[in-house]
Amino acid sequence: MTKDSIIKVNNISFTYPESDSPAIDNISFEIKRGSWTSIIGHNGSGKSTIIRLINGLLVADEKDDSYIEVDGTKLDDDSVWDIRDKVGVVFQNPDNQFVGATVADDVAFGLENRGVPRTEMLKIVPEAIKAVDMTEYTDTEPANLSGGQKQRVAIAGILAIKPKIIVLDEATSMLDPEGRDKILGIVQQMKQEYDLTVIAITHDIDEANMADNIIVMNDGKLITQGNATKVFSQVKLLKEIGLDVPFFQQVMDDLRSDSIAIPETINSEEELVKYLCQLNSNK
Ligand SMILES: Nc1ncnc2c1ncn2[C@@H]1O[C@H](COP(=O)(O)OP(=O)(O)OP(=O)(O)O)[C@@H](O)[C@H]1O
Repeated sequence: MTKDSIIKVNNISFTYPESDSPAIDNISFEIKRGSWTSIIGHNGSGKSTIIRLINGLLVADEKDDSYIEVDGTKLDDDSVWDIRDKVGVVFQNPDNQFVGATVADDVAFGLENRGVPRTEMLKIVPEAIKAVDMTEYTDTEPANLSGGQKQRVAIAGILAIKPKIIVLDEATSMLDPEGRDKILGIVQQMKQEYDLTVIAITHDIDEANMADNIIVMNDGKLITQGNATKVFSQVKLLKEIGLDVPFFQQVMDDLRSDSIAIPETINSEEELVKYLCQLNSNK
């Protein structure tokens, strides 16, 4: 594992007991400490399964060279609970994630389970609630919150445990655009403040575009990875496996197919428009 990696997945495969084919098929990748990684792929491509393997909810098929390392520790029976504390997962459906009668109770739940002293809890809980901008709802019953607010409380509950890595497993997919942007903004801010590593499973191309690194999965295999420019410029490959690309990447691909040379360095819709305007004015 290189020094700045926080996760290393080495040659991991996994087959569900009731299935004939592997859900994860010989996957290897590293995730850099403090980075934002998006995992994209169509339904059933193995995105959630790889997360369940990383936090030890599932155990990978046994192979000589296969291992998962999180924050310098190899995942095994002895380390699984420590690793679960380091990897906090926010799931898709906010309604399935609540246990407390109030927001504060809910955020305190994970700390209580870990036997954190009450005096310490009284400090950590309000801080975590404040970080997700929910202080005014501290005594509200979670059932009375909007979907976006519920996800913010779920994030606060995870933040309270002080994880090193936060995973959003399609955590914004049930929210309206405003709720989604709010969550992504909060996570972006927390990433800086708490030096968190973020892994976001998403179907949303704009969200994936925000990431430092994108991992593309298909049928349990890692198809390609890299920054947004590298991944989304592979328009044909992504289309083949049924994934969308940002609109400007599609336009650039169409123009290149028409033998119009578009520089590889163009990285956004604005840059493309500027380049095409220049091209037109030079005619
Ligand atoms: N509990 C399970 N038992 C058996 N097979 C499963 C189970 N969970 C997932 N699978 C299968 O494993 C494969 C990968 O599923 P996984 O949920 O990891 O995909 P995904 O990319 O996260 O999909 P989605 O975007 O729909 O959440 C699929 O073929 C799926 O049907």
